[in-house]
Amino acid sequence: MGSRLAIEVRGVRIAYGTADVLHGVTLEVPAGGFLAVVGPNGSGKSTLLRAVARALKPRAGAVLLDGRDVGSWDSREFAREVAVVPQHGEPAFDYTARELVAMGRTPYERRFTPDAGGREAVEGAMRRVGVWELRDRPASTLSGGERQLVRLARALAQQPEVLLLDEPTNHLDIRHQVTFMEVLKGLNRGGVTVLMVVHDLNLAARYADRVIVMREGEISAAGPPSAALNPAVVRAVFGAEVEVSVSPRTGALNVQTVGVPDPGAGGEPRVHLVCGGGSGAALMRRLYEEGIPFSAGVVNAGDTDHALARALGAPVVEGAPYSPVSDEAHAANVAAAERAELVAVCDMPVGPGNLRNLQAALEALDAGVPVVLLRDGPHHGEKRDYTGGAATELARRLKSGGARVVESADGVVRLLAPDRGAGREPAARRTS
Ligand SMILES: Nc1ncnc2c1ncn2[C@@H]1O[C@H](COP(=O)(O)OP(=O)(O)OP(=O)(O)O)[C@@H](O)[C@H]1O
Repeated sequence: MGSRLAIEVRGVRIAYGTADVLHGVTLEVPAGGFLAVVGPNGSGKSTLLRAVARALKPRAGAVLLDGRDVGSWDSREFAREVAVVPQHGEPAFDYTARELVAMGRTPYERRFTPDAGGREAVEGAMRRVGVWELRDRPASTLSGGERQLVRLARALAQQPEVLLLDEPTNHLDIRHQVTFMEVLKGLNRGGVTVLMVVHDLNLAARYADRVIVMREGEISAAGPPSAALNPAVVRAVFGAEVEVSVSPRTGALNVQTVGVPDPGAGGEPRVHLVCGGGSGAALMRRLYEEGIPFSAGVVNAGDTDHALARALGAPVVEGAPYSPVSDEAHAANVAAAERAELVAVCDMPVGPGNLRNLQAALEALDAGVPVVLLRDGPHHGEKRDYTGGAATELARRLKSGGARVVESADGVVRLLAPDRGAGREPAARRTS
């Protein structure tokens, strides 16, 4: 096999008619990486895979393989590097299993030069997947699972550097699922880059090194399985309650469904978070766990707090990436803050771009909404003023106007639901 290849998806938008199905998706699978794509039905997983396989052309953005736009690859060259294992779809004629696998050699065939390694590659691939015994069977007589294994063998015969798979284990019983995934993992260990769409969260957690969770054509969460498949994300994206544990035997994550969420959990936001740069994450998770609805703003698109709030289904007053808060966003932020029962200013770095968010909290305080200042970051609220003193001055005005300092997310929960945050933190203290 040749050099290892990375996949980059940059701001890809895809529409089937006029409406976008993918709204600017960005991700990377490093050379030799294994990325699993999960998400509810219709969230755009297959569409993403088709874009990478260059079966669909993005309306905007680009897909790069080894740093080159996939559209600019020669198709034979592309087919030698990238194999696709589709969910279904077979040629209309009734080929034998071996003939189907041999189709994986097409990119290597030349009109006057026989494909030298072809026969061995086909036999090797069929043996590796365990379908050599089926070689002379017409494909129409194979079970759904056997056919799926034959599709994997065809992809292997292609000797690709990149494998794209769409729900490959759908038809497989548990033993064949394991065989399939172990063959795939073995190829991945040998350097093959894998991008796999899969519904089974446990397979994603066990075999992939990174997982992305899609929702309505966007990426809701991304990271190693333990981060991307946490219960809050699964609840927000799939509407299912899960428990996540670690298998004592394999060390892999085990994602177990335990029901559907309490329908009373949504509703009008009670807390408005002024946050950014991850400073709101701990509080958002606690509020979410407690079923206390919240909003956040102004948070720029692309910020981790923006992604988490959206993943948890919270309304967000959105700002443009890397831009100061606009008049319009500021007004919306003040309105959201004034509708809440409480405004929580998270322990965030304040620069000239987001100084207005502190002003919004001050306006809410003036309008009679209680404000708390969270001091749960590594610097406990200190050394986070990048405005030359303006942020410190606003914080001073907030405190002198009655804002309380709270040491943790639990302290905020306790203010809103005294029976629930109890015992976790000393009472919020009022400061001068
Ligand atoms: N050929 C098409 N023409 C029009 N709309 C399409 C087409 N293919 C997919 N869609 C729509 O695009 C959206 C995303 O579909 P896609 O197949 O990518 O989702 P998915 O996440 O793979 O879903 P599933 O888990 O059900 O396979 C859906 O709303 C779907 O109805």
